[in-house]
Amino acid sequence: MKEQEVNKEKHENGLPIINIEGYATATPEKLLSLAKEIGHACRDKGFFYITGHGIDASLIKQLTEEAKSFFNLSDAEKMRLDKKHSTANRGYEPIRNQTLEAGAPPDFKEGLYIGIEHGDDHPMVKAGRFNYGQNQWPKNAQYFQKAATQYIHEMTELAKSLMSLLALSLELPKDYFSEFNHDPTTLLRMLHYPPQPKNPLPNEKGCGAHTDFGGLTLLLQDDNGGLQVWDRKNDAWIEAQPIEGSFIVNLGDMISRWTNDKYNSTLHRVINTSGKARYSMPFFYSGNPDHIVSCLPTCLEPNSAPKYPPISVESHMRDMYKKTYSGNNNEK
Ligand SMILES: O=C(O)CCC(=O)C(=O)O
Ligand SMILES: [Fe+2]
Repeated sequence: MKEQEVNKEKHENGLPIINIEGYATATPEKLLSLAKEIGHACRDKGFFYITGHGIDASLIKQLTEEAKSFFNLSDAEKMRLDKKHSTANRGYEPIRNQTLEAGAPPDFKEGLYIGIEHGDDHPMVKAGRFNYGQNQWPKNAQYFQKAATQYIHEMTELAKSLMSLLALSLELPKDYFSEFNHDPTTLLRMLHYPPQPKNPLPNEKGCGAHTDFGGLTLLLQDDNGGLQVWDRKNDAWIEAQPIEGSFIVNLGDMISRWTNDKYNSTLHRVINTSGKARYSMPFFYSGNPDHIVSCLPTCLEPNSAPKYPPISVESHMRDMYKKTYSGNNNEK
């Protein structure tokens, strides 16, 4: 695909803004043109905005309000839902629990992890598989639970569509990732970043510099800013300012493995200098736990070897969680 054919709209920070409106019913030509834009963004910064995604604004608003109410609960109530009680990586994560940047102080953020609800009798729960289990909800959470479930469902469908566009961008059939998309591992993470402390520890941040672990991340952020994306061409951090009604999409490490680094998972971090509470909601789409991620046929140059050995989604995700929690989690 020729770079000059791509019709690029960009934010002033240089990140592309891709309007995917009508993608669900788009013609093959329209899909190819969207795929070109996405492919260009993936080879460049690995981060882009999407608009026209079709996720209901009132659902987003409701969930945002639920997140704020949740983080306003007492520490005792939040700690009742401590993620340590879960073997499925669900529940509350207190401030300074995760260290996303090796060598930096733990992240100055708290979170609530929510996934698809699986009962104790589900065979994957019985088998102790990664991320399979029940959520931990605060009291009287029926509306919250309903909204989160609906959001996870809609975001999963959106992520599947983006995987089709990614496949097309890599000159693969549209349904190339259908096995990966089957029964996927997903995680909705609600995050609250208090204002950056007045006297932070050296190198302390809301979220240390890291790449995401899985397939795609679709991030909803409030209007306070603070997310920074590493621009490897210019050796500089770019401020990924919020754009109302958009999601930021970025690629996780599994996509680097698939594409032999043709597409990169990009370093990013959060420093909340707004002086206000910042809320964000990354949705992580990591695919079927049994899927084996190995170098794609269209990404291996002649006479070269894959840089990464094949690995299952589940093994890769477990490895990454172990690295960033160093004993602070009870993930099986
Ligand atoms: O809060 C954000 O804007 C980013 C969060 C993030 O990068 C993550 O949770 O992996
Ligand atoms: Fe991230």
